Amino acid sequence: MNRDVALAGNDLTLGYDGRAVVHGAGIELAAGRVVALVGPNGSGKSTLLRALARLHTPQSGQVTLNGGGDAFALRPKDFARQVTLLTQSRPTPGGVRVKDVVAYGRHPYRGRFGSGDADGPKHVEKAMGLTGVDTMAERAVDELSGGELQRVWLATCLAQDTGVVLLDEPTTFLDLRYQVEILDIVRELADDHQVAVGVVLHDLDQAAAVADQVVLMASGVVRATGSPADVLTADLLSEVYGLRIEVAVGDDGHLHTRPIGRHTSRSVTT
Ligand SMILES: Nc1ncnc2c1ncn2[C@@H]1O[C@H](COP(=O)(O)OP(=O)(O)OP(=O)(O)O)[C@@H](O)[C@H]1O
Repeated sequence: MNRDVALAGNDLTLGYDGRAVVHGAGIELAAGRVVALVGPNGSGKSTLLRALARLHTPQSGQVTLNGGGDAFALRPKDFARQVTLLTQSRPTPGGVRVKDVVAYGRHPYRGRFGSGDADGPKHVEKAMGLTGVDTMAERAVDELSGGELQRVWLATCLAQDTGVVLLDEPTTFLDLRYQVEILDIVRELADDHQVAVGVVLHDLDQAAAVADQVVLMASGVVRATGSPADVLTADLLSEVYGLRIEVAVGDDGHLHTRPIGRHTSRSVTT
């Protein structure tokens, strides 16, 4: 195994109530690299990400951390110091201030009575600044808009200061400016802090812009893994999404996708 791989899923079969929805999937997240998971609704992206975060127990296969043993064997706090996950939806606590929610990200570092985390305030402040929620530190989270709340949850994950960051659709609910800023943060985490990032994205152009590697899922299997140029091809995307999709390189040097329409025109019988 490549020793730079921070978190890996090997031959993972995952399901609900005994029914497999992900079949033999493999994925590797390495320090300083961004891996984007893309694919149609229901193709298994969130399930795979949740298994990497230990929130979903595999039917078979293994999740390994730092090229070592089974990630499920670690104590919860030890795992939480190394891996964080931004999920699609979380219950919003009532009447709790933004800064207290972000400080919750420090839970793996605290002792039994909330002690022992001298670096905590520094990490909380940094995470709030990065995500732009420092200006709303004293507000109650249940008063925030969907986009503001999304940034608070991201700040909570970043305050956790982990080497692996997993993000499930982090740009959902965000206006254009914050979509771009979140993707910038994702790149910064990898480039400046050597974080291994795994991110589920629906927007293929965003995936092309931010990712070093793209994992394309279809019907619960990894259909292709590789560079954006290798995976985000017109043929592969058209096949997987069941829609004619054109791909071109834009002025910014990144790939841009354009859906055209269905492969086949519907014939009308009388
Ligand atoms: N809690 C659950 N119980 C039963 N089936 C589930 C559950 N969560 C997801 N599934 C099923 O597992 C399959 C994969 O779902 P998953 O959410 O991983 O896909 P996804 O690619 O993330 O989809 P989306 O893009 O819509 O978020 C789907 O068929 C879905 O209906």
